[in-house]
Amino acid sequence: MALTTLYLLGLIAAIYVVRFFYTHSHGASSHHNVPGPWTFSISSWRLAYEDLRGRRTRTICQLHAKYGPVVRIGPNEVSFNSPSALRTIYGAGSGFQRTDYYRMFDAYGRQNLFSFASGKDHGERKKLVAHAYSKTVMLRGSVAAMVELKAKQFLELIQAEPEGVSDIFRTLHYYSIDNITGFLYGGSGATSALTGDESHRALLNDMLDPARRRLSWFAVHLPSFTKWLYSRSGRAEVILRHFLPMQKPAMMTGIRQHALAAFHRFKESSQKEKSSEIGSQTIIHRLYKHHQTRKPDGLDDMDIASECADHLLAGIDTTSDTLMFLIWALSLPQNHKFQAKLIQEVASLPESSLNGDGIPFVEAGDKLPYLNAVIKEALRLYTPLPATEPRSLLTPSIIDSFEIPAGMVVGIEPYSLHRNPKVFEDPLRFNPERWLNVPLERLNEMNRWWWAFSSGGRMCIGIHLAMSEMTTLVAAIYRKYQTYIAPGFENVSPGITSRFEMFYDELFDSIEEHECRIKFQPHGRF
Ligand code: HEM
Repeated sequence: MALTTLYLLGLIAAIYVVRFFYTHSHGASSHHNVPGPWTFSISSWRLAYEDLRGRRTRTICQLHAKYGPVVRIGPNEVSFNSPSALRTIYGAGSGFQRTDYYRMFDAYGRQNLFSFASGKDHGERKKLVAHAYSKTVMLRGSVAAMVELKAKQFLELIQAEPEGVSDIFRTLHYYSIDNITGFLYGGSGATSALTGDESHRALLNDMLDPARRRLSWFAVHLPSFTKWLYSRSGRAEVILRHFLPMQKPAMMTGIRQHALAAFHRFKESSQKEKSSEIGSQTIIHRLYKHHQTRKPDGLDDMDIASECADHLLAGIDTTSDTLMFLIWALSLPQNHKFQAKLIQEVASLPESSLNGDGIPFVEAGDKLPYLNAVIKEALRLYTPLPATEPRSLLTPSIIDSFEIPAGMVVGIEPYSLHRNPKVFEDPLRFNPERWLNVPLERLNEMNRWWWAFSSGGRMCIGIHLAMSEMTTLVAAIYRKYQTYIAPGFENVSPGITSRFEMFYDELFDSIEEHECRIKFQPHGRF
């Protein structure tokens, strides 16, 4: 038995040695010269192990610090860390496609904006909704009015919290889910989590379960096995239940069920309801105009349901996690000086910049320089999607003078770009003022490295919605409140989940995942 195991181990080692020499000697191109630890270059399981430990992004960042802006992180994967590589890989018209990694974002078996690989499929779909996400739509009209209403409801929720202490990890999720569902579905699927609907609040439960990190790992590294595991029924299901990476209902089940029900409600609504003022602005309405009953080769029911579910998932954690870190960072005693300047700026808004409820208009928040610097800094240090955005090209290419063979996976992680100490002085410190009153050349350089929303054709489509949600809420909060770390939460960093990893402020030793307790105290200016 022991001999058989030894024999097997020896065989595996021999395969890896042969593979190592094959890949390093057959390098028809110079990708074999890309520096990096040899353990990573011989097997993709080395990086998968980092994924399992929840350390992928930080490990890659350390490898860049050690080996420079180009690092081999797998037999078929290279990580870059430079604005020039950023342009080559992600620039408009670059031809690089999203990899199969993104197929885990398919919904109801259909691809969508997030998961399409080909530029053609993606471009055709994007055309249908791009205008609805434009900045002009966000700044005025029904979408802006909805965001302002949600900001008002958030303040009312805070006001009702015992002793003004709120777990903003949760309450900000209520804010983002109510905004995105209102924007996507209108009356057919808008949630009311802020105003207390428990069934809508419960939709977030499976998203907030830390086991979703383990499930993401299985879905990416063992996709067929994971599909098989979750599709068992009867006795097999009962036995295998104990081995599931995340208990059912698994990740996003609640959200996806809600998204499907919203689609059916929309489909069954009358023509009059469909084209009512507010309804006609929604994403579901725009997509429905291209339903196959109206257009030859148009979208079918599941295409539309999948597209909306995808935007719904993309628009919850991202916005609320950024807002949470922003408020938490401003509440730290060492950052009260920044908070005071922000309060001064939002307090100086004239009456004409406020709606009837005293909430700053979205358009007014958009123009505030200090507020925008605070958001930009929160997105730098606590970007909610910090990990690699993997891409590949069907033909060979040259990136930062390295020849990259066709099909090789290349990527850049915002986390590493945002922590380059040569570009961002004292990079682990939250300092919104680094974006203000700096020489233009320095500002341009920092902007070249700032990459929270991605870039080019696959840049975040929700950027303007996210920005209007953030500017409006932060302006509304600090017009009324000062914020402090709640008693008992001092010296703790909140932690968020992104893919297989947890992210938090690395200057803190103690981490509380999915919790952030903040005290809101009226400053009495208004
Ligand atoms: C602070 C908030 C947000 C941040 C930082 C953010 C960031 C990003 C990033 C980095 C990507 C590219 C991901 C990749 O290629 O791996 C992306 C794509 C996307 N985001 Fe966002 N996002 C935010 C909010 C939103 C919101 C509110 C929506 C609402 C619908 C949204 C919808 C999408 C969609 C649909 C894509 C895919 C776009 C495409 O491939 O054309 N995002 N986002």
